[in-house]
Amino acid sequence: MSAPFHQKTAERGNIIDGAGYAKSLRDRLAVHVTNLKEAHGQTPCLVVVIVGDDPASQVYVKSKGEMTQAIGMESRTVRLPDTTSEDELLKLIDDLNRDNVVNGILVQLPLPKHMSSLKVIDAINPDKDVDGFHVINAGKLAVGLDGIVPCTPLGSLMLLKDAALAHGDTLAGKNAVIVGRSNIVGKPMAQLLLNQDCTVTIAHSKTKDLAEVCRAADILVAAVGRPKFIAGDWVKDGAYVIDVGINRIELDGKGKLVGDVDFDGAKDRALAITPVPKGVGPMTIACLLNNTIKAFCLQNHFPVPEGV
Ligand SMILES: NC(=O)C1=CN([C@@H]2O[C@H](COP(=O)(O)OP(=O)(O)OC[C@H]3O[C@@H](n4cnc5c(N)ncnc54)[C@H](OP(=O)(O)O)[C@@H]3O)[C@@H](O)[C@H]2O)C=CC1
Ligand SMILES: Nc1nc(=O)c2c([nH]1)NC[C@@H]1CN(c3ccc(C(=O)N[C@@H](CCC(=O)O)C(=O)O)cc3)C=[N+]21
Repeated sequence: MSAPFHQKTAERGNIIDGAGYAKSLRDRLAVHVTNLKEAHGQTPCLVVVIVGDDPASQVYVKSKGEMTQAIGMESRTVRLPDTTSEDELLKLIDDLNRDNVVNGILVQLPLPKHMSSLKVIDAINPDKDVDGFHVINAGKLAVGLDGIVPCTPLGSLMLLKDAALAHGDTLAGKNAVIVGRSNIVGKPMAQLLLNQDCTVTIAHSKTKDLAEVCRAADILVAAVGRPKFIAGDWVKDGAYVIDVGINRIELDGKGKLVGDVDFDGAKDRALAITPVPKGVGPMTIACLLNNTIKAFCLQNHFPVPEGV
């Protein structure tokens, strides 16, 4: 990322425009897709598999499909009933692994209770694992090898780097606190920030004095899954705050999306803060497209475009 996405600091204040950054990333990716088509006559193809009919999941799947097609890539969605057996899902993944037209496979999580998500993720060919959840990709990230990086942490890092750049600042040496230690968000986020030379703390449900731990953070990443869990006065003055949480709550009889951070309490303290919605969420989808293009190039032995 050479030029900062955010140029007009004074105009935008301290609220990070994740949706705008994601749009500019998708525009860049669309150019790569066009160039790849012209050079090789092939189009990257992503398959999203969704088991069951959780309405919230259906929304993500729909917008993933639309954005994939909007940048000129192929998108397929396989919808399976929640009565599908684990063996049937494993068989489908095996077929997709063997299908040369398919470059990326995403199995929407969480899966129904009768399935082991570890086993299902393990069955995906790591080269097609555009979520970056396979143990091979997690291992590559841990030892510093080039692999596929999970979308939400990757998108969060892009926003952080851009916010730092906009302030003439760098991430190196900063105290980073990540609240949440899941394999899909918290842990890979910690690895990425460690690779940026941050001093990293991972907090979780057994952490003592969490408020004090958070108050020491120059960079605070919330990935907890509890609405407004991080109080405004847990945020250090001048901190960078990344709110990964996507929580649906009822407010005045209407459904509303809120993050894990009490945004109104935190926004006057933070140097830069992501809102929910229009913060990290759109970046997750843009990074999924990025990872699919990368997987496509690696599988076909084409050079990976710069910045992907
Ligand atoms: N924006 C996006 O694109 C995405 C957003 N999300 C959202 O991010 C959030 C986190 O997702 P995910 O990582 O999958 O969630 P998980 O439920 O897998 O992990 C939540 C983490 O939060 C920790 N935690 C729970 N309660 C507390 C507490 N009281 N104090 C401190 N830590 C606590 C848990 O600790 P312990 O390990 O000890 O149980 C766990 O490590 C959710 O809101 C999810 O919807 C997720 C993926 C993508
Ligand atoms: N295998 C797998 N990979 C995932 O990456 C994955 C998953 N399973 N399961 C569910 C979570 C959640 N997730 C989101 C992605 C984008 C938005 C997003 O774009 N949100 C919009 C709002 C969308 C709305 O209004 O509903 C926003 O924050 O602005 C949200 C959530 C990916 N996940």
